Amino acid sequence: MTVSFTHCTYRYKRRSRPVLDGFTYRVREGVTILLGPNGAGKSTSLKLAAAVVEPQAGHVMFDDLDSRARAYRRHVSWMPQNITAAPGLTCREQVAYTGWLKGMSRTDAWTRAQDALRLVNMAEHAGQKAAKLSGGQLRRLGVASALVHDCRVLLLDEPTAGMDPAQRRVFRDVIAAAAATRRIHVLMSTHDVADLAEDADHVTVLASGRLQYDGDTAGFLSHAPYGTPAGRLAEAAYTHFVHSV
Ligand SMILES: Nc1ncnc2c1ncn2[C@@H]1O[C@H](COP(=O)(O)OP(=O)(O)OP(=O)(O)O)[C@@H](O)[C@H]1O
Repeated sequence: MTVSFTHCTYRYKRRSRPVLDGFTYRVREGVTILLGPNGAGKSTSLKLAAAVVEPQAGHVMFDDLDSRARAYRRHVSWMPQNITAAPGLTCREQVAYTGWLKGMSRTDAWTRAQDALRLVNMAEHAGQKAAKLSGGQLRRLGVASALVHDCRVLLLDEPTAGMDPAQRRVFRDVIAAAAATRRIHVLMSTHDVADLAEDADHVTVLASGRLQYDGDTAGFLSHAPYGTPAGRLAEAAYTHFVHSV
């Protein structure tokens, strides 16, 4: 069971050019990274998949549940690009609050909040005010909030922005473990092409609202020109797709 887009059209203003026009796409099992230049429509696609916005034409579905249905949101979790700390709340309270909003009981949300904080190596910050976190810590809090309930599809909008290389490594392991143990489908946008592509199961490249590539990571990397040094394969493959638009 996963999220799929069928002939979706989305525009922010009535007469503006659509960001997505007849977009058809299916989120795969495992970890998929969503790449594309600024303005390609990555955040918009994630918002549609999260049911934060609705398509003006077409459908976004989780199995046979339309994203316009209330029950849809229980199956998906979304971490937005900008995480805000809730004033006055501790990290654990903020994560538990998200769980409660997703329909968990207070007790469950409280217990699971600590588990989620542990997953992102933030357990020792549980009692600290969220407003005092650094940018990278706040993103980890965002990931914990996204993982607090049992979703089937996890949507992460630039989760590693602002993290240092060591935190990014931890983050990749956390996501890989969550994808494997909970069997969730993860779709995350990033500009960290070189850093993440080689760890992901699948790659999707979006440019001007259209799919340029959607397939496994090995197939993606094989588009790097012959002779590209091993450490630059992902970057070279990405350039191939984005420059051919
Ligand atoms: N709230 C909004 N109102 C009007 N236009 C918007 C809004 N949000 C995004 N857009 C426009 O929609 C297009 C796609 O934006 P989107 O944020 O989905 O791209 P993106 O691929 O996530 O970009 P980035 O990599 O810069 O985050 C852009 O042209 C952007 O200017």
